[in-house]
Amino acid sequence: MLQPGDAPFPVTIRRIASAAEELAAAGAQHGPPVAVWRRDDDVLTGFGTAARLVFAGPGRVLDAAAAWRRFVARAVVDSDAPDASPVAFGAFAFADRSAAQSVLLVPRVVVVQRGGAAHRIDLDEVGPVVPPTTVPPVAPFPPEAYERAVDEAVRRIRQGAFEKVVLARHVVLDTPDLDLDAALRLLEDRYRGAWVFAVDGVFGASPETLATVRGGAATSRVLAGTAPRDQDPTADDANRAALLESPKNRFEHALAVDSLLLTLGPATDDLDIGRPFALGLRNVWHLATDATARVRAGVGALDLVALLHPTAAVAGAPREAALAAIEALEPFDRRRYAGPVGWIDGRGDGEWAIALRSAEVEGPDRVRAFAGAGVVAGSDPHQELEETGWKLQPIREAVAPVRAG
Ligand SMILES: C=C(O[C@@H]1C=C(C(=O)O)C=C[C@H]1O)C(=O)O
Repeated sequence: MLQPGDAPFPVTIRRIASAAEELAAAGAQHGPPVAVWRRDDDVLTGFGTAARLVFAGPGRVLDAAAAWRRFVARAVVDSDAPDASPVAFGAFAFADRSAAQSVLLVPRVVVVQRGGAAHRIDLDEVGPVVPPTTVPPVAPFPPEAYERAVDEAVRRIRQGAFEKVVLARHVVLDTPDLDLDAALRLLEDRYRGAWVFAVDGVFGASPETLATVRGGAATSRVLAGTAPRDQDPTADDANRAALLESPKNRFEHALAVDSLLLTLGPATDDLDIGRPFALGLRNVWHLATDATARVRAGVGALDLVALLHPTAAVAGAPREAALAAIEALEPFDRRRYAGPVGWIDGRGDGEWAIALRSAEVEGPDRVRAFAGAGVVAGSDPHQELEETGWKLQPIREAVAPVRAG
């Protein structure tokens, strides 16, 4: 039954012995999952919709954080799992002016598998359940137009307008009878260590952690700077070494690390930023830097997300000039691509990634995949186009029909 906006509602949390059984039971009752969040063996799976809250505009993440606090304050929790609390999944638009809805989704059932233990969270439909809206089609942006945009961005950077801008493109993939579950399983297998997600029609396998918060401890992983993998181990190692030594990639990466320092520094204590290393994924090498910090009392994961988004890894630097350049040079709405995606619990703990290596489901038979690359003064348009191709690979693999043998 739907509850009025401020009425209390019950939430039941029970430890469970067999996640497999509970997943099957919840699926039988509510249909396929509405939200999946997975990294290796830690998995959250949501079924049914208790509430779907929608946000827009420049304040969308902070509005969501406030709405979630109000939602949690109404929950009357009956729990036998000491550290557990209600959970919402979220996917936010990249741009302030996006037509895409930014969403917090509270499932009727969430099965949480973490650190070898599992529990199940149950609530009724408490609402509001705001329906999805149809958004205008994504404007086309063919590869030649992408190269021209990169060329123009390089020209503006050399004139001193800004230092870095991340330009993206998109492709439509035909996916007759898309099996999202199978796509996610393939991503899990091939991209161990990535955040594998499906929230409100956007899915993927992101290697980039925007912010996690757990019991006052925060982490973030900055990626910027990319090189291809090679099947030949010697050539592959040379690619890795060249990436670590490349002034262009080190500069791109340093800008992203600086932006983390600027945004997280004032909001956290004991911020510790590691040294850049080469992170090897199945499709690419990335320059990566890990950071840890302590968050102050009352600061939750979404508060950090609001500060960090959009990072220099997906927008550029300085932020405002880079965003203006994206608006001018990238003629389409990124929707939730490169936006924050993740989950938050009743205490403000949560895990948020940047929705990269991702696609939007546009119908039963097609998805739209997006990928971008950081452009700096030394960028070559064709090279950046090629890089976006490597970054589209995970989604192409995930939706390719499974071949026998
Ligand atoms: C923009 C994307 O990736 C980002 C850009 C990178 C780069 O320019 O080297 C590397 C990792 C990500 O931070 C994407 O995957 O679409």
